[in-house]
Amino acid sequence: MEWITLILTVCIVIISFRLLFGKRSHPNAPPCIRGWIPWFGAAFEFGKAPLHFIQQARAKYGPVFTVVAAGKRLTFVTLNEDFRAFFTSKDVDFEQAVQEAVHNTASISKDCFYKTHPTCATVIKGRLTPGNTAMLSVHLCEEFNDHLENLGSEGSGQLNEIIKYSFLTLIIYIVLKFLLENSSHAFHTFHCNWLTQKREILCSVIDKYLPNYGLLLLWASLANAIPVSERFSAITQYLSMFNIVLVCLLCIQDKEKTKVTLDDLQHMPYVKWCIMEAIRLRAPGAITRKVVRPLKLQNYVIPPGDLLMLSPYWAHRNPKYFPDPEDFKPERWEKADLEKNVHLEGFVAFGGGKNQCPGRWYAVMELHMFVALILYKFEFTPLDPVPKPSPLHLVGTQQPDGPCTVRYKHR
Ligand code: HEM
Repeated sequence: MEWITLILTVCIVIISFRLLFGKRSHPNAPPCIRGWIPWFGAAFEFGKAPLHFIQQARAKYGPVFTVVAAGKRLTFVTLNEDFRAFFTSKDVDFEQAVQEAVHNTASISKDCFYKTHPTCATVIKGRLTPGNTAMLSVHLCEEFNDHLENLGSEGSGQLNEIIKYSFLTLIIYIVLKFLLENSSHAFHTFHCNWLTQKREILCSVIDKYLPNYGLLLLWASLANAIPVSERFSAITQYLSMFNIVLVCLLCIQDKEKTKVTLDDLQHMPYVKWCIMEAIRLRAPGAITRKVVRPLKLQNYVIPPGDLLMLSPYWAHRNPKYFPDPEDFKPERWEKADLEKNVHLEGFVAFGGGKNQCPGRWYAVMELHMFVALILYKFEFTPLDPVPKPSPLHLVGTQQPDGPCTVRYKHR
């Protein structure tokens, strides 16, 4: 008898919750997927494969829909005509949307984040301009060269691991060097001990420069090192193609070549198109803003408190903007004026509005440089077929769904 009472009680609680909270929070709110379990909502279904979930929900509920998951309301906008409101409306807020995630990943308190973020964002933007990025390219090339020597004359392994090994610490180093260049003493200390005491150095630099630089450094090195190195793995899934491209189009006559200048890079537009195409196909699963005042989209009103979500991953699979969207077609970038840093219409991998990624010029330049250098130096043979992207990664970088083993040999 007891268990029947228990089941009945649970049912009554669930029904009461649904009656209390189950109706749309606003008569014009978008369709809502809330699952059966109060608070938890559709978290289980959503969490199993978020990227597939978004696609199926869009097909079923239309271009704007809300998912209730683990106490949060995530409202997805999937029409390009609504992206402008996402990026520029005063009724949405970037800082409020990301604060919790920043706290969870970098233990930066709420107060500290709200206090320092505007200054940090302005400093980063000012430092990572295309002009400054160009100045950094010489150091970057030297450092890449040194690190690539560590790979030895030949070997094999998981592409992700090989790339992370060559890329990760180097990127942190370069970013710190760049950001600290006005403080020669700090940089000198940092530089001398970097190889043996990376962790301690990082902490002491952050301590010393808090609050001006601490958040900045953390943000820049995390935002830079992790996404870029992993994105590069996505790019290098097309390594066989890059090999062909480089060998055929660039005719690698100079086997000893160890320097790649910005001028050299300008003569390799096809490699840049490949990079942009790989970023398009492996773009972030979602970016977010917090709705702070009722927001009108289509015929709906999105209530304050919702997290507004835009999926660059799916936006880049819209055939209106990217015909044959699943195909890796670098040539489509020929139409973009990349020299003037203009991307293709519908491309939102770097977000938009005032919080658009400030590292975008730097990211593309370093990827261009790294791909060119690694292929000057090494010949790669893929041993696995190109893995599909995993549907699991809503936030951050797309990961491959399976192994991607490669063999490499010094040219
Ligand atoms: C392929 C590489 C990269 C991609 C696809 C990427 C993408 C993004 C996206 C989507 C955002 C959020 C924008 C929005 O919500 O509108 C962002 C923010 C940011 N990114 Fe990147 N990023 C990349 C590389 C980098 C690099 C190399 C750096 C720094 C060196 C960097 C620094 C930042 C920072 C600091 C923010 C936060 C901006 C703010 O607080 O206003 N990113 N990035």
